Amino acid sequence: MVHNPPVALTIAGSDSGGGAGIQADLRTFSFHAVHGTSALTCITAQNTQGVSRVDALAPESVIAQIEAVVSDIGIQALKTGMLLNQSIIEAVAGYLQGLESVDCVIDPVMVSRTGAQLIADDAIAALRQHLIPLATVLTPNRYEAQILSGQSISTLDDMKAAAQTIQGLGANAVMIKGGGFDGELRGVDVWYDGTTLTQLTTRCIDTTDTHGTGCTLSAAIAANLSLGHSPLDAAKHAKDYVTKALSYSLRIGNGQGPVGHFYPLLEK
Ligand SMILES: Nc1ncnc2c1ncn2[C@@H]1O[C@H](COP(=O)(O)OP(=O)(O)O)[C@@H](O)[C@H]1O
Ligand SMILES: Cc1ncc(COP(=O)(O)OP(=O)(O)O)c(N)n1
Repeated sequence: MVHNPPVALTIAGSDSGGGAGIQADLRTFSFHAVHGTSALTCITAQNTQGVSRVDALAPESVIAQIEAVVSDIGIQALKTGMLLNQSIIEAVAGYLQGLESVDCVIDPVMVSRTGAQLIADDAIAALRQHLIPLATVLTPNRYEAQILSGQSISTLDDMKAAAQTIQGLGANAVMIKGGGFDGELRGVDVWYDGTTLTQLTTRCIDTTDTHGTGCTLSAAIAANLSLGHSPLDAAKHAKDYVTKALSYSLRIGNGQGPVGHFYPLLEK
């Protein structure tokens, strides 16, 4: 039997602990029966307690990986995760500008839940200027949305106001994620695409094992876009996947464990 599955690409960092980064992204693509490809930007020495070292790849190496995939296999959608520094961001944005008919999910990764800074200070301007305007869907968390909007975000109304400000930076759609709040707002994300301002709500899962939620969500959106869903439907399907993976999160390590990407295998 011949299989010709959709193909998605993750441009992101490696998490040695397996909870976030390309490890989370590739598992998420597999769950959706989408063939996953990858371009590594950096290698983190990381576990459930934090990040102890980061080694960047050369921008030329990142672009060579993307080019190898695009020129032969082809992709329908991609996501970017931890891009780390200005030169990688500028190189990736320059390449993506020349890509046609590929949906881009931009996860503006800046800080991990354990508090580690995952982007150089001078890279945020490059992200804003070069990458955000290419986003089919931009997925900042609460803290990233505060930086990008310049607005403080403590309530649902704050999320809605910030989503409109950030969409004005040139993204097609913005989804501000609620995992950085306390209580029920953790399960609430706000979507704005220039026309529709809405909230995507799921139940709040009572767990501290939430490592990798943001990577998993953006990878699942990319997977659903590659399957042909509209951006808003892709976001809704992705949120369902993250919520289920959170309800099967893994109690491993001494810090924040990762979400359970393989929950369907546990349900059988
Ligand atoms: N405890 C939780 N219960 C339900 N959903 C959650 C919980 N924590 C995070 N999420 C969801 O996970 C997704 C990723 O959000 P977030 O954790 O804020 O991202 P990031 O990892 O980038 O900080 C969002 O859809 C958010 O609502
Ligand atoms: C290599 C790498 N990439 C991205 C992240 C951030 O992951 P995220 O899903 O946003 O979740 P937390 O780190 O906040 O749990 C990372 N830690 N490592």
